[in-house]
Amino acid sequence: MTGQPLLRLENVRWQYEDSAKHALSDINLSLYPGEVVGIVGPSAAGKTTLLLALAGLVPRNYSGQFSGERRVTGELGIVFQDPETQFIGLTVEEEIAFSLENSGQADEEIEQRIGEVLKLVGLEGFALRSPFELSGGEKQRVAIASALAHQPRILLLDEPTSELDPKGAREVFQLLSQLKREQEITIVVSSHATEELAQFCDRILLLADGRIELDLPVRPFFGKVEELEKHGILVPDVIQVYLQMCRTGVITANKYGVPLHVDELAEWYREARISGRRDET
Ligand SMILES: Nc1ncnc2c1ncn2[C@@H]1O[C@H](COP(=O)(O)OP(=O)(O)OP(=O)(O)O)[C@@H](O)[C@H]1O
Repeated sequence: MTGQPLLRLENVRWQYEDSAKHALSDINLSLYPGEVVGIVGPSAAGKTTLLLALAGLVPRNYSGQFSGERRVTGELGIVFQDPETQFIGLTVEEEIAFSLENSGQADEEIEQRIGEVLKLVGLEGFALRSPFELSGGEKQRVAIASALAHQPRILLLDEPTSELDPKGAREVFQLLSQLKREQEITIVVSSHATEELAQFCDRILLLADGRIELDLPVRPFFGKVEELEKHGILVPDVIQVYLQMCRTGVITANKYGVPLHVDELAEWYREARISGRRDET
């Protein structure tokens, strides 16, 4: 990526007060305008802590030892794993209004902004509903709407689909894909849903034991199959099938790397069959 980063962590190390080891070590990370960055890693790798450090909540809201530097330009929004723990409003509209409380905007502007973000997340008509009585996917969309209300340049999401069923998870990733297409916003999302991350991210980080082990564009990242498996990261099915097809000679390895989507693999297979027939004649 070129240009100025919106957010940069330099040589960041962090140890929680009651912990015997560093939760983050030697973190150097830059986030650029408009990119979508995934974070994967085994349990306790430090994914949540890294998002908290990006948001500035570590060290601000926690006790411990911090060293390094954080530089940020522009607003940030953060969405946590379980949105319900964040809700304080009795209605969806109130919930979003709370996030605008300190913005100094007039009531009319706030009302207009609430309408805009509800439209953006596909929850028009939900303004007067209780946020506690929605489906998991809808709750997560309310949390995203609240985070988007003050027009952040960076949206951070910590495992936003881990508590959701497959339908709810799909809804959330569809919304994030739509935000990627339509908004000039940088998105950082930690998740175990590697199938979705493969299709949605520009770049992915592998975090292990508080360190960034890999930081690569999505396709070369998923090409590091052995390293990912060593850390217990689920490699998407489409890549597993592709590798098996290469091993058994059904197709030859593609010069562009591994496929990220089943349509892509189908196309490569079709091309291999056509060129195979050409060779026979
Ligand atoms: N408030 C805290 N106080 C002390 N130690 C903490 C605190 N929060 C996290 N830790 C420790 O920091 C390390 C990183 O935790 P973190 O929650 O960031 O990992 P994670 O990759 O998000 O894990 P998971 O995938 O299980 O959610 C772990 O060893 C954890 O026990």
